[in-house]
Amino acid sequence: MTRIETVRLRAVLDSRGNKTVEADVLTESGGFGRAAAPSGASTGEYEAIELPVNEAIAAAREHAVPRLDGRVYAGDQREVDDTLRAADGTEDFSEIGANSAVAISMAAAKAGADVLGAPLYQHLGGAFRGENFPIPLGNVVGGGEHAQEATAIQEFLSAPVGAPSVKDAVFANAQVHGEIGSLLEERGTPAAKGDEGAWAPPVSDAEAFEIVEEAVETVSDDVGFDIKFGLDLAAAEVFEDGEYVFGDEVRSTEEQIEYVAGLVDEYDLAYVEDPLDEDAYEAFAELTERVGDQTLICGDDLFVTNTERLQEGIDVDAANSILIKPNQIGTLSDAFDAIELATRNGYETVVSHRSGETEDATIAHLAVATDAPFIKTGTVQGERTAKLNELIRIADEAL
Ligand SMILES: O=C(O)[C@@H](CO)OP(=O)(O)O
Ligand SMILES: [Mg+2]
Repeated sequence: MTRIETVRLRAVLDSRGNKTVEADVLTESGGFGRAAAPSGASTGEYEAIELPVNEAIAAAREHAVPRLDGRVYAGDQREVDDTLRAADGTEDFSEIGANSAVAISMAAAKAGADVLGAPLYQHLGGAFRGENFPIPLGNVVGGGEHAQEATAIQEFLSAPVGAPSVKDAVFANAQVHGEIGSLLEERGTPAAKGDEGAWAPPVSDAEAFEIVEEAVETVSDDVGFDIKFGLDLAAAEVFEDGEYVFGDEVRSTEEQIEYVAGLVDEYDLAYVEDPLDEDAYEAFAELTERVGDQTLICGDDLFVTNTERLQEGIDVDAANSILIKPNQIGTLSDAFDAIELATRNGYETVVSHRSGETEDATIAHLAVATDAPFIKTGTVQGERTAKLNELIRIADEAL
């Protein structure tokens, strides 16, 4: 019923104005799915390979499409993804590109859902999925690789941990974003926005902590539930010759651990992503040992949604949560495997967007399907609200 008739690939624009791969999957019974690959700026060294778009499309047309058309069932996600892996023949999708692979993988899932007449989260999660909704972590101030002349820390994330519903949480994050805009204006600090729609003010990290803390407190008082905040330090991007170089602050590994543990205490942080380098399993473990019972220590560049790297982390208690980005590993099946391994080992999962995005809302469905406790997908700006609004629709059963 869900046999694939055709896979079509094209280049479209992403939110940074770069080209990305879009895939259409049509089934013989008339089912249709469309999805586009996102793209990172602060990419981990161990991510699957994103090829230049035209190359990725040409290679996927040559190697993958003939193996899918007329032969594979879109409703059988494992078969689709195994076929993509076999067509590619490498560990890291360097032949057809993880950008082509993930676009096809997600488009096939949507086509499968379309034929079955089920929403995507239902198709992916099945009848026995949980009924929880993820708490959205919303980037409200940022810099690093996502904006110039802004904070050294890549992301300050609003975390509405006490929100009674996903809708309240989404609106609260937008309100925190708005409140920060007002605070910056009061201070006379001109602020552009970064790639993900977060404010990108020319302030020190210390000043950003003050502003974000004030904003989450103000909005928390107004909405009447607890809003904390968290960070993505994207530390691998600033790790040079054994030192962490955050703007003018240069720290050794021990000093970085001390600094981050201090921040967790001082600001009661709900979430800390990539506080240390992408190879620093032991340093991660040291930090997790110190503050892992107070906050989430999340591996993004550390784990790159890869079960082998996650298992290494589990073995040494490197963290207590993992960021899940399907394009880091190339297929939805691989992302599911990482989620399953994480969950079995008591790691929290955070399904995430990339800094370069499209209107594609697959990650909202993936988070609900897998009962992920968190989703990271910005606060404002169309390509971010595409996911947030989809979450609201899923909660409202209005798809
Ligand atoms: O580091 C991250 O977590 C992401 C998303 O916020 O950024 P990028 O997509 O640039 O890797
Ligand atoms: Mg990150």
